Amino acid sequence: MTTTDSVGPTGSAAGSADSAGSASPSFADLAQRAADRRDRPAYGHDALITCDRLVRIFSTDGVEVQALQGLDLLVREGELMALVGASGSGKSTLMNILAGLDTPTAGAARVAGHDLLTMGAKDRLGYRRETVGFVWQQTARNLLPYLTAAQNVALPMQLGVSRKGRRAQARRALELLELLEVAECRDRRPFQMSGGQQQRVAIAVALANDPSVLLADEPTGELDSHTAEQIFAAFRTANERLGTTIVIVTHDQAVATEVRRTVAIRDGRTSTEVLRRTEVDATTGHETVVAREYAMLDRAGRLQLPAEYTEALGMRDRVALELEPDHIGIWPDDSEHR
Ligand SMILES: Nc1ncnc2c1ncn2[C@@H]1O[C@H](COP(=O)(O)OP(=O)(O)OP(=O)(O)O)[C@@H](O)[C@H]1O
Repeated sequence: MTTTDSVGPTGSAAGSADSAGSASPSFADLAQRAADRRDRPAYGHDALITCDRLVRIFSTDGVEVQALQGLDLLVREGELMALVGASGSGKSTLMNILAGLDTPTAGAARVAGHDLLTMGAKDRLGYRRETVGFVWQQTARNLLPYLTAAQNVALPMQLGVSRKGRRAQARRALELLELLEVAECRDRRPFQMSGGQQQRVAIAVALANDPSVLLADEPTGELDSHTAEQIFAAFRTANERLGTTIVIVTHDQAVATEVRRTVAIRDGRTSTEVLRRTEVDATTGHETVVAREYAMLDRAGRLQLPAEYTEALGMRDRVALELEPDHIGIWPDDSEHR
């Protein structure tokens, strides 16, 4: 790169875009462009969960904490995905918003057609009872201690809008306990069950009203790795057999690598995403899981680079960009050596 023409994002490619733009478009061209923009489907139109530039600011004692700083996330119906991120990155804040327990400061959040910003108190209650189910890390938070497993599972059905008769409730409670392989616990109270059994019953409770989305915040955080595996298998069963869309916040690397999609949150924004797919060797039939990491590009063109990449190359403040035919090159700031 010896000429200033070819350096950086305002180099040749941007130049050619400019020259295309300077060929004074006709009124018809402008009208067509406006129509194309108008007809373009809205962001997340086909997603079950849409978070669009979501912001949540907490103010305590005059100090503001920006827990979510313009977070974008789309989750399709039927997905089973994991959210990971360092402590304080905003995962629980996001889950509380999606669960309808907290309201965002700005941005947009929609789940199964419900607008989480404008929803009134009555709709919010209905949303929490029917549209979302949640499983928390603390087993004690998920179940009522004085009810048996079957009674705990039946309770949300009694509170739900589409109330079933007592018999139908008991039948569904047992079906769910069987699906999650804890039918033997039906008449036991939480203190008579292991931590893993309690979490599986908790999943059954969360599924009682057949929600569109199941949210789980560190559901295996208090369990050993073997039990955690069983809990994860229970989520997979719910996803595959009932078609429930599931979002799991986890620190557990094993869980994070079990799902097809893992989204990382950093500083209140989605930063990277790992997608996994199974490849089958045509000759041996042997299956391997191939994982590929992607960075998230928001609609303003902002990209958050993984810290380990920028630190490895000492990138700070300013980087050099170059548009190539099939990729964009990013280099450490070299302006002082020129
Ligand atoms: N109610 C609140 N009041 C003030 N600040 C809050 C509140 N809830 C969260 N925060 C702050 O918002 C930021 C994000 O917190 P959050 O709990 O969402 O992170 P997290 O990724 O879930 O962390 P962890 O993995 O430790 O649970 C943190 O700086 C936290 O201190």
